[in-house]
Amino acid sequence: MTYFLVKQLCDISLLGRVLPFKVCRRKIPSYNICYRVLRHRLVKSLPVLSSSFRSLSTQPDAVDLSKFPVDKIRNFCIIAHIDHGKSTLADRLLEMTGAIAKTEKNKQVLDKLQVERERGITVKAQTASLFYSHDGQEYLLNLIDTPGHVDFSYEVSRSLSACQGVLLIIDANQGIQAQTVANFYLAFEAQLAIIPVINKIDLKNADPERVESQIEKVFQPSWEQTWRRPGGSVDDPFKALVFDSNFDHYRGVVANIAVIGGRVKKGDKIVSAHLSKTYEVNELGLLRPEEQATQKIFAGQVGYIIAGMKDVKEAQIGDTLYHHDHPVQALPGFKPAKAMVFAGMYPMDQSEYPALRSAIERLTLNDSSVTVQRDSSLALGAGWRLGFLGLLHMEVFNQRLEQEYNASVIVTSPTVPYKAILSSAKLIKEHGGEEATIVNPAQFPDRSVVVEYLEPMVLGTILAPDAYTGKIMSLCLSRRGVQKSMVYIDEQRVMLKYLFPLNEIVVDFYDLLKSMSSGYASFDYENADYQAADLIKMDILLNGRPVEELTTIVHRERAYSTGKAMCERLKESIPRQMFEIAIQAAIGSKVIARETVKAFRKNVLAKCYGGDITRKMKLLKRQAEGKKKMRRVGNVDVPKDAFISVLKRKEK
Ligand SMILES: Nc1nc2c(ncn2[C@@H]2O[C@H](COP(=O)(O)OP(=O)(O)OP(=O)(O)O)[C@@H](O)[C@H]2O)c(=O)[nH]1
Repeated sequence: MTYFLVKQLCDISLLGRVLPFKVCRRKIPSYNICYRVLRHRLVKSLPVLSSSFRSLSTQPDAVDLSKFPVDKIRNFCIIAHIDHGKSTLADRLLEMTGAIAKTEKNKQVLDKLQVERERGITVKAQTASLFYSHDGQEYLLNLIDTPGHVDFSYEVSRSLSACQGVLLIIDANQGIQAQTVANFYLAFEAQLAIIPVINKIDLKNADPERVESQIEKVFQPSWEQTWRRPGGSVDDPFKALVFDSNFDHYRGVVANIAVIGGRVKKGDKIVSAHLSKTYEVNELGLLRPEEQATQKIFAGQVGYIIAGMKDVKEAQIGDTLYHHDHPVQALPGFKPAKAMVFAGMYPMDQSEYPALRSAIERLTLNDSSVTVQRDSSLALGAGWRLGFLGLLHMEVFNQRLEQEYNASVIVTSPTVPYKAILSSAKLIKEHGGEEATIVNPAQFPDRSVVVEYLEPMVLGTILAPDAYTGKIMSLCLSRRGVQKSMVYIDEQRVMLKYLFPLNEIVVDFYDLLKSMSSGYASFDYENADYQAADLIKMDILLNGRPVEELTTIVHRERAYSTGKAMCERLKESIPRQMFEIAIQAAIGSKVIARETVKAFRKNVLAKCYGGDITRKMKLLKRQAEGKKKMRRVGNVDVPKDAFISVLKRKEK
C-alpha cells in the first residue's frame, strides 16, 4: 500500500507515474512547514524555477506554449470533502511555482467570487496554469480547484473532463468523509489517475495512519496506476471542448477550453458544433489564474478563448469547437445536470423583469447546472421556475444575482420534482404521455385524475463517529429513511447508507445532522429513481386567501406536523401589521393548523418629538424601504425570505 503526503505532490505529477512512498509519521508543528518541505525539494532540484518563471510572466503574449508537448503537460483537479484544504493546497502550489507572490494575504486566491469569500466555500471550479521546471525540462501544470459541497458536484464532474488525474485531499484529522467518497467515485468512473493526498498532518489530532487504513478499507485501491498524458496530438485537426464559460460585459462570452487536438491561434476562424456558427478568435490564452494572452494554444492544454460570441445561447458548455475548414466529430459533451430542487423566481417589481431575465441568462452561462423555465403567478406576476442541484446551490445563485447583477428577487418555497401517473385521457393528451413531472406544487394534479404519485429518492451516505449512531438513526427514521447498510471504516467511524425521499433531506437535514453530531457527521447523496408515495397538496392561507407560492406537496403521514411547523415559521417571519393575520394550513377545504399574528402598527415617529420634518421624512423613508423587502400577498406584507425559511423544520 502506498499513499502520499502533500510534499510528494509535485514529484509525482512530474515523474508521470505514481510512486510508492512511505508515510511521514512525524508530527509537524505548523502546516506551512509541511509545504516548505515541498518547496525545498522543488528548489533543490530546480534552481532556475523562479527566474525562468519571471521571464515568462512579465511579457504579455510572450508565453510560447509550443514547447509543452502532451508529455510535458499535467491536467489535474483537486477534489475533496468540503473544507479539507483544496483551495489552500492550490494557493501553495501557485506560490511555489511563482504564479502568485508568497504573502500572508494569499488565502484561497482561486475563490474569486464575493459569495465564496463571504461563505468561505468554493462554489465555482477555477483553473490555474503553472510553469514548472524539473531536470532541465519545462512542464505545464494545469490545476483546477473544485468545490467540495454536494450541491456543486456538477462543477467537479465537468472539470474532470479536462483532466487526466486528480489529487484527492483527505484531512488527517477528520479522515474520509461523505464527499471524499462521492468525489473518489466521480474520478474513478471517469477513469482518472487518483493520488490521495493526506494533509493537515500538523494538527494535534492528526492521524495519517488511521486515514491510510480508511483509504484501504473504503477504496480498496490499486495505487500503482500510471498518470495518463492528455490524448491527441498537435498534428490533428483543431478540436476543443468548452468545459466552462462566463459572460464579460465588454468582451462577451469567455469560454474555458480543453484542447483535445491540433492548435488554435488568434485570427483563426472556428465553428461551434452546437449552432454551426463561425467566429473569429479575438483573444486566447492561459488562466494563471488571471487571464494571460498567448498567440496559440496546443493539444493537451487548457485555456480561455474569446471569439465574439455576444449572446449567451451561443456558448454552450460541453460544445465542441473546430476550425471552419476542418470539421470534426463533435465530442459527446456533458450529461445535463439533474435539477433536484425547483423554485419560482420573480422580480421584486415587474418593471425589473427584462433586466432580471438578462441577469439570469448570463449567470446560467457561468452555472450551467441551473435549469430555467418561464412561469407566472397571480401574486408575483411574470417570472421563472428554476431548477437547482440543492438548497445551498439555490441560495448561492440568488446571492450571486444580487451581488454580481444587482438584481433583487423573490424566491418561492422550493420543491422537488414529483411525478404523477395520470388516468384522465384529457390530461394524458395535454402532457403528451401518462407520466407528468410536477415542478410547481400549484399544478399538482388532483388524486381523482391520478393512478399514483411518485417521489424522487436518493441514496444517502453518512459518515460519523459511532457514538452518534443511535441519534443519527432516529433522525433518519423520522425522515422516512430506510437503512441499506452499515460498515465500520475503522474502530470508531461508521458509514451508513440510507434510502431517503429527496424531499425529506433537501432543506435542513444536513444542518440537523451536523448539529446533533457536534459537527462530526458528513452527508452526501446520489439519485436513486422514483418510488410510489401517498402525497397530498397542502395550501397555506393568509386571512383566508391561499398563497400559491407557499403551496407544498407533503406525504400524508407528515401533513399535520409540516402544516403546523409552516404556520409557526410564518408567524415568526411575518411582522405585525395594522390588522390581525390568520395563518392557516389546509388540505382541500379542511384546515389542519392555524396561527395568528396580532394587529400592531409600528409607529416609527413615536420617539420623534418636536417638529423636525426632515427627520420624520427620513424615518418614514426607512420604513418604506423595509417594506420594499416585503411582498404583498392579498393585503398582507410577507418578507421575501419567508418563502424559503418556511420549509425549514426544527427537530424536537
Ligand atoms: N492546520 C492546517 N490547516 C489547514 C491545512 N490546509 C488547509 N487548512 C485550513 O483548513 C480550512 C479549509 O481550507 P480550504 O482550503 O478553504 O478548504 P477547501 O477544501 O478548499 O474548502 P471548500 O472549497 O469549501 O470545499 C482553512 O481554514 C485552511 O486554512 C493544513 O495543512 N493544516
